[in-house]
Amino acid sequence: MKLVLASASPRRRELMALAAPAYEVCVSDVDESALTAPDPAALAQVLADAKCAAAAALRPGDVVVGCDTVVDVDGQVLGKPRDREDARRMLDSLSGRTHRVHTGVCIQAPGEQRRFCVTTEVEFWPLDAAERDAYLDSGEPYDKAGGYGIQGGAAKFVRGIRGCYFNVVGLPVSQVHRALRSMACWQALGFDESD
Ligand SMILES: Cc1cn([C@H]2C[C@H](O)[C@@H](COP(=O)(O)OP(=O)(O)OP(=O)(O)O)O2)c(=O)[nH]c1=O
Repeated sequence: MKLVLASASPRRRELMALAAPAYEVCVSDVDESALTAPDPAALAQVLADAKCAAAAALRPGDVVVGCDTVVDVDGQVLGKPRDREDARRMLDSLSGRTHRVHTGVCIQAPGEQRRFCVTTEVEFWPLDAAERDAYLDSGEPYDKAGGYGIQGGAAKFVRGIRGCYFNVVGLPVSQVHRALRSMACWQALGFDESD
């Protein structure tokens, strides 16, 4: 039995290494645009469930972790920007305000499952056009939900956060660790209480 992260995201892979002593990666194809949910947190969960299920089908008998991160401004979902104009619109909607970042997590093991969504509140300073446009030029927004990376150039935009920092980057490290450790599969994976 192996622990498997269902993700192509290099950031998520780095964070998973903090949550568990050893794991493998399995990337599967999920059409995220085909899935809907009544609110942003529910959407993050549905997408995480779908990524997990797709990888679990390829890795029967293993323990699969799927995650999805969405940004939520007043109940409106910001996914990854389509282009520069979309990214500009996203940064303008985040400027000078507090938004929420939800990461849905689904862990599927033989005979057991954990599903949960972790939310972090992030407050941005008001952004002026020059700093916003310089950030758009950096190329950083385009592969990230909400069009920014708290771990990169957008660190300068952040006035404060409430909740798990790692959740914003894409994987709520301590919650994933604790969920895995509470499952029967933790020992079957060869890990113990000190891991
Ligand atoms: C808000 C925010 C998001 N992000 C990233 C995390 C996720 O990688 C991405 C959201 O897209 P996701 O669809 O959650 O993940 P992904 O497509 O990058 O990877 P995979 O589906 O293969 O697991 O945005 C940051 O890196 N920093 C941030 O501050």
